[in-house]
Amino acid sequence: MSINQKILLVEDSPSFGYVVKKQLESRLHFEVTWVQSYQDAQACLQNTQAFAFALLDLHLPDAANGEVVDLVLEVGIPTIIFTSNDGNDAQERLWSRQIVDYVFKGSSASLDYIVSLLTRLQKNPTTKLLVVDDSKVACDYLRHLLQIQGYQVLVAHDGEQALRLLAEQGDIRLMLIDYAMPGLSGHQVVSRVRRQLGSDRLAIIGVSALGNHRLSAQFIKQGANDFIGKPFSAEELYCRVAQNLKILEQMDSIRQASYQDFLTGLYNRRYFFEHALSWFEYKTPLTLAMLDIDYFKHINDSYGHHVGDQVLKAFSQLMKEMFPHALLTRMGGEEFCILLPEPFVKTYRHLENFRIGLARQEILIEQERVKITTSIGLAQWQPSIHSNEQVTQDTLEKLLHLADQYLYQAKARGRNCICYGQTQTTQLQGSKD
Ligand SMILES: Nc1nc2c(ncn2[C@@H]2O[C@H](COP(=O)(O)OP(=O)(O)OP(=O)(O)O)[C@@H](O)[C@H]2O)c(=O)[nH]1
Repeated sequence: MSINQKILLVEDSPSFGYVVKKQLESRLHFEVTWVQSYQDAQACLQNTQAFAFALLDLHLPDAANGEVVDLVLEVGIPTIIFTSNDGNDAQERLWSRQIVDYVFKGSSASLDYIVSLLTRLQKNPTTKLLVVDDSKVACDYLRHLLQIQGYQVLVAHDGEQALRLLAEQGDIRLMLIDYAMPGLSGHQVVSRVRRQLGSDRLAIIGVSALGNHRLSAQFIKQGANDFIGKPFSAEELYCRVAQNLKILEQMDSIRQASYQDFLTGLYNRRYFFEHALSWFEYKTPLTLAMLDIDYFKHINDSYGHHVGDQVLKAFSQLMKEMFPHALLTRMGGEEFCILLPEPFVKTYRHLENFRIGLARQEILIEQERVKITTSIGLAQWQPSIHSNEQVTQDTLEKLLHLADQYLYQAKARGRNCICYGQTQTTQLQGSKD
């Protein structure tokens, strides 16, 4: 179970404070400590400093000039400020205090902004960014600003080092890259990165001198998602980085939805056919099982489709628990596939345990005790030791077809059993039990 993060809210307006507290508790499940004065904030910080963030009103009855900001920043809590003043001077004073962000009080959108900001800030400690600039001063400045918002920041001082870090780390989500560097230019690095990583995997923001529109346009043409002109404000940097990460996360969600079966949460056919081949790359034996729930139509007819749905979910959950390292797919209806990089005997034993355990238990759904069994067709793939033959989509389809044939035999034998056989890259051969 995740531990709720604590947030300190210092706000003297009873109505605004109440609404903010309720929103943060109900929408983000924060544990909110709300106080209404400088003195209470001080007492609160003496008792606990384990706040993940602080939301502060600048003007309090007992501290009218933003003193509470220094109080909270002194103990190192990332700070967001409520303000009603949008003058340039006031803004600059705020940013010079190294706050995480500020939020306008009066606007109806401010509550939504606080929620989206805190959602972002909660993710930042696990979000890796790469800053690429040959100037150490520029790198240090960017790293410092980004760390205020809690990001993990890596730094490269030339293009080659950036390419190396991207390849080594594998989970960098956004790169900020300057144009002018010795060796590879920013444009060249972007163009090379894009041969490996699409804009849906890594966001790139080019950094170029303000007013040089050609450089900015070239960054985009080489594959950058965005650009930012130097000199930039902390606020602009934060907005662009957050915006690009948000788009990336939306693309992740779309990709995940397109690969996931909505009912069971398992992978769907599309994912299987696009990714299963990569499991053959390691040239170790693979076992592929096709499973079909027996007489499933009878369950729908007897208990209704909604119970049938719950049975499919329960069956999938049992598979996840029994085969945590397998590629688990709902191929359609009540038919499932398990692909495992394991020797046949081991998988066979696991599947037998799964089949026997399933037949013995009752699945409790809405006071109904439902009993199910499954038939299983099992095929093994052995990498050929005599040839360097390529594994192709055809190999996968043959293996699947073979497992399907054995599943058919298991059904013909009376169901609730396993039939199996074996194949190699170059040929299909098999025998049933
Ligand atoms: N509740 C529910 N039923 C589904 C879903 N997808 C397919 N089905 C039902 O699954 C049933 C499959 O029936 P059949 O193909 O006749 O197979 P069976 O009754 O399992 O019989 P055997 O496979 O021969 O053991 C059909 O009634 C489909 O409507 C689903 O997502 N939810």
